[in-house]
Amino acid sequence: MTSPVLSSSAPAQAPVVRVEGLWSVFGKGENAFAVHQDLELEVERGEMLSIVGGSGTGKTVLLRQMLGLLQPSKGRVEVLGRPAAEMGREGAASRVGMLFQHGALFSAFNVLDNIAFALHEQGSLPADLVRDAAMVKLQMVGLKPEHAVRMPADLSGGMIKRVALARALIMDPPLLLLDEPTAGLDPTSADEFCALLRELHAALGLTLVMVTHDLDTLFALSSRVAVLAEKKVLVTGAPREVAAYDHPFVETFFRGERGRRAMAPLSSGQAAGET
Ligand SMILES: Nc1ncnc2c1ncn2[C@@H]1O[C@H](COP(=O)(O)OP(=O)(O)OP(=O)(O)O)[C@@H](O)[C@H]1O
Repeated sequence: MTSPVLSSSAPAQAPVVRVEGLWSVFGKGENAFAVHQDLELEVERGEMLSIVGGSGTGKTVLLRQMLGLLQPSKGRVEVLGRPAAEMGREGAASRVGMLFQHGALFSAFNVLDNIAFALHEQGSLPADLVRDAAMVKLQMVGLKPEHAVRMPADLSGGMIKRVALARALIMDPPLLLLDEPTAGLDPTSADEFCALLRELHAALGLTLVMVTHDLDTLFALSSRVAVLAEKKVLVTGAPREVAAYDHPFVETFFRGERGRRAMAPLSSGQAAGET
């Protein structure tokens, strides 16, 4: 059964992500439990989609399905027209970039080597070209050439996120997945990081799919929101439409005090995609 769609426009091209009838089941026999049951979701090219839902509703599992790190127990997860689970490691980096919640940098590598990692592993370019490509990405995320030789332990939280973002984009993937992109950042750094993501989204024509609990990030970055509840995508739509949907999770998440505060700027039309 498909979830209610509160707003839609005719897709110009095939979806970047197509999830059809997805079941994600863990455990065996009597201990088996389904996290997703018949979950449906499509993400169109250029969208900025936020996935929200209560704790344990399977948001991270869904990102892992899109990355091809998990196999559907039933159903299909396609990324750019191919089953996500069939992407090889190298293919994955050029198709899907992933920004992990805490950056997940290699602590023994400097900034430049972290950024260059996937390109270096691929082994198709000489070392100086890999270095040049990594320097381009370093500057694209607002870091300076002198940051290239710093070690992760010497970086601020905002800089770690930027390095992780540059690393996710090293192979120019059209799709970027983000797990709690602003977690652990102070409000100013979080706003700056959202602004950077919006710039890169526009400049590179990226499709963004993110999981976030942070309402400021959600309203700054989402053209559409998908709510995960009851093992499926309960509803999708523009942020303010979803915020008005009648469901206990939506009520608490969007219409509690935090939600009302984050939505205040919306009355003056400042949501992502509303200029
Ligand atoms: N590899 C695994 N093996 C067994 N169970 C798993 C595995 N990965 C996830 N789960 C279970 O799947 C459920 C959903 O987990 P998931 O991490 O996707 O939740 P979430 O929506 O991201 O939650 P949160 O907002 O708390 O991070 C949880 O019950 C979790 O314990």
